[in-house]
This record gives sequence, structure tokens and C-alpha cells, in this order.
Amino acid sequence: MLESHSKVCLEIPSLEEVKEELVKNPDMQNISHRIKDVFYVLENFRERREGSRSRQEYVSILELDLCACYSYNSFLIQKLKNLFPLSELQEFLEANEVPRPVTIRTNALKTRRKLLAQSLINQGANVDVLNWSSVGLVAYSSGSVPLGATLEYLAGHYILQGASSFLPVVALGPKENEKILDMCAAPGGKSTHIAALMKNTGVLFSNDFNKDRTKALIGNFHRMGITNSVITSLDGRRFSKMMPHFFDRVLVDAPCSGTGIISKDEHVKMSKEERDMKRCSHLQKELILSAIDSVDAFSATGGYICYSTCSILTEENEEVIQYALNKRNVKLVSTNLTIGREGFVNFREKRFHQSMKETRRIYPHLNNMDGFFVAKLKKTSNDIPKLNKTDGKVEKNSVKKAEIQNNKNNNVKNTKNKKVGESKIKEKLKKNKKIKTKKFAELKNKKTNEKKKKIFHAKNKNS
Ligand SMILES: C[S@@+](CC[C@H](N)C(=O)[O-])C[C@H]1O[C@@H](n2cnc3c(N)ncnc32)[C@H](O)[C@@H]1O
Repeated sequence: MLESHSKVCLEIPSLEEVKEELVKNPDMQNISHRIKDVFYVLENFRERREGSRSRQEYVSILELDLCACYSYNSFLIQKLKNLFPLSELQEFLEANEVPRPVTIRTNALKTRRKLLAQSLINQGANVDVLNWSSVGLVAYSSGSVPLGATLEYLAGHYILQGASSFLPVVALGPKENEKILDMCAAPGGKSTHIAALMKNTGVLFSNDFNKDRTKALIGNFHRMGITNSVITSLDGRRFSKMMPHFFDRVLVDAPCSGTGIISKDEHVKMSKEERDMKRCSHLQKELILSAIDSVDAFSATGGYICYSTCSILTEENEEVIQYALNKRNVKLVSTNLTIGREGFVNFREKRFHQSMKETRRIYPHLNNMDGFFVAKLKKTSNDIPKLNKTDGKVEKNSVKKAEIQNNKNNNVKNTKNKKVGESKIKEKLKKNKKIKTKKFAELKNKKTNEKKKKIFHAKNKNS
């Protein structure tokens, strides 16, 4: 391909020809060459485009080819195209074609990472420490026994867990003796981590709406020796009414579209549509409000809500957080995570609160982990604002401000009206006065004329 790139213009078929080719005779090699060529043209469009062909045509060809090459539907490719610059988009798509490294989280309730690593290495496994976590190991290969069947695994010394799943719990920061709710907990990767950080003290409510999935939760809790927990299977939206202001911390690891875990679940590539996003986003908004309402703002040690998804779409992340900021007395605080990109403050035509920078976005092509979003909120009051808040201020205030302004305007209007009215009256009075004086003068004239007439007649009679 480098040879062809040495030419200034590349011959790329028209959009119609590409469409026809993809329907009739898709050739993967040809498609991937064309993707490279189109990227090459778009990098320096002015100089490299053919004749007067439009940028839009090249971009449309690229989208069709990316869909065909990586097996995505056009809805998802469009969404992803909005998230990344074109060159980065392909890196993301490529990263989804490769599995993420297998990671293990040591169960600190039962063992220490060093001991665990040693015993796995003794069985022939190739493991190394995950440098940013004190409990993580990366497993490059298993030993004689698969990692999900070793004695250590069965004894609950570790759990197999994607590295990015550690992050929401690190951000949540559970403390001993607290009351914590994991609202969407099954199969329990994050819940067992929370319990370990609580050192089996306090009380951990682990809830999942799906009864079948709570079976896995129970299994993991038994295996890993969790004893401070209550397992429930309820709709998370009910906690706000059932246990208002009860918890020190709540984790909402929300159900989502799974656009961050495509390497694990290829099905996501073709199955997602706009209505799925809307449905997810709606449920996520309801879950986060319920989570906020079940946290006590005056908790001595907490008052925090951590929200996470394994989606990278703004509809399920920044939009949900912005909704929570608008509806409740909460503020974004640091996740204390040292990895990941900042959340979006500006995204296409959307504007989010400046503090959205405190949220974290994890990407497979940048962090070699599943795509994830993590946000941490601090609840500042148990009151629920009656009206929406905007830009961190309660709209009620702006309504008041608007009222004051309205009153001012009305007063100005009234004074103006009054003035206008007064001058009109004055004018009328003046007019009336003029009329009256005129009439008076006329009357006077009439009377004098009559008088004059009478004198004239009298004089005539006498003569
Ligand atoms: C991303 S998964 C949770 C993974 C889990 N936190 C872990 O680390 O193992 C989302 C979970 O939310 C559950 N869920 C869906 N709707 C729910 C609802 N309305 N209330 C509570 N849980 C719900 C699903 O059954 C699913 O298990």
C-alpha cells in the first residue's frame, strides 16, 4: 500500500460502486486496503482528494468499509465515530478484536497477593503483579490446572475479574463498619471486593434484580468467605423509598449497552440500536436517583455514590451524571483514579458541567482494559430540590431571580404607564379647560350680545 500512497491521488471507487461491491462481492482484503487509502486521503484532504470529490463521500465510504471489515452495524459505527477522531477510531476497533489480559484479584480476606502469586507460579502459571493495584495479578498463562479450577480458586483466595472492574470499587472507597449498598451486584466481582475492603465489618447489601444472577452472587460470597452481607433481589429503584438516607455509600454498576466490552461480547457490534440506548439511559437515570436518595448526606464517614458502566457512550455516562446533578443535591468529586481520560464537558452539541472532568473514561486501545466509565458523587443535602438545578445552581433561585426581574420590569412598565397615563390626563384636562374657556367665552359673548341687543331694542323703542 505504501507504493500506492506515494501517488498524490488514489483511485477510490465512488460511493455507489462501493455500496454495490459490498452487497454483491465483498472482498475483505480489498476493503481493508481501501480503509487505509481513505484514511490516507482524509489526513490531507485538500491535496490528496481526487478531483472535486467531497469529504463526505470519502467519510461515507469509510463508514461502510469499517462496518463490513469489523462487522458492526452502522448505528454503532456512527456513535463510535462521534467519540473518537478518525485515526483513533480504527485503533479502538482493532483493540476490540483482541482479548484483554486475564486478571486476578486476590481476596485479601483469605490471603496476600505475594503468597497467591507464588503458589500459582509453583503450579506452572505465568503471573505478574498489576502495578497500579495492591491486589491485582496479570495471568499470561495458567499452569497445569485452569485458573478457574485451582485449589486456591475453589478456596476463595481469588476471583477472575477484568482489571477495569477494580476501578469503581477503588473510587467508592469503602471503609470498615460502614453501611454500603451494591445496587446491581451480580455476579459479585465488585461486591466481594467491597466486602474485603470493609474487612467483613459493617453491613453490605448486595442486590440484583435478576434472581438467577443472584445465585452466582451467593456462590461467590460463600467461596470467598463474605460474612457481613445481606443479599437481596429487588428492583434497585425501590431502595430510595425502602431505605431513604440509610447508607454511607452506594455503588451503581449499572446495566448498560456493553459498548466497552466488545472484545468479550461480539454480539454488541450488531445488536444495538437507538432504542436500546434510550432504554438503558432511562433506567440508569432512575437507578442513580434511587442510589442518591438512599445515601445519608450526613454520614460521618461517607455520603458517596459511585456510578459506573462498561459502556463508553455519553448517553449512558455523562448524560446520566448531568441528570443527577440537575435533580439532586450532589457534586462530582475526584475518583482518585490515576488512569483513564477525563469525562466530556463538551460533546458535539451537548454541554456538561465543568466538573465532569472528575469522571474517568477507560478505553481498551489506551489502557488495555475493558472500556469503562467511573464517576463519584458526594451528596450535600438530604433535601430533594423541588425544581431542576442548572449548572450547579437550583433553578428555583433562577425562577426567583426571574420573578424579581419580572416585578422590576412590571414596576418600570407601571411607572411608564403611570407617566403616560398622567400626561394623557393632563392633556385631556388641558383640552377640557380649553373647551371650557372657549364655551365660557362663547357664553359670555352670547350674554353680552343679548345684553347689547336688549339695550339696542330699548333705545329704538324710546326713539
Ligand atoms: C453490569 S452488571 C453488574 C455486575 C456486577 N456489579 C459485578 O461486578 O459483578 C448489571 C447488573 O444489573 C442488574 N440489574 C438490571 N436492572 C436492575 C434493576 N432495575 N435493579 C437492580 N439490578 C438490576 C442486572 O441483572 C446485572 O446483573
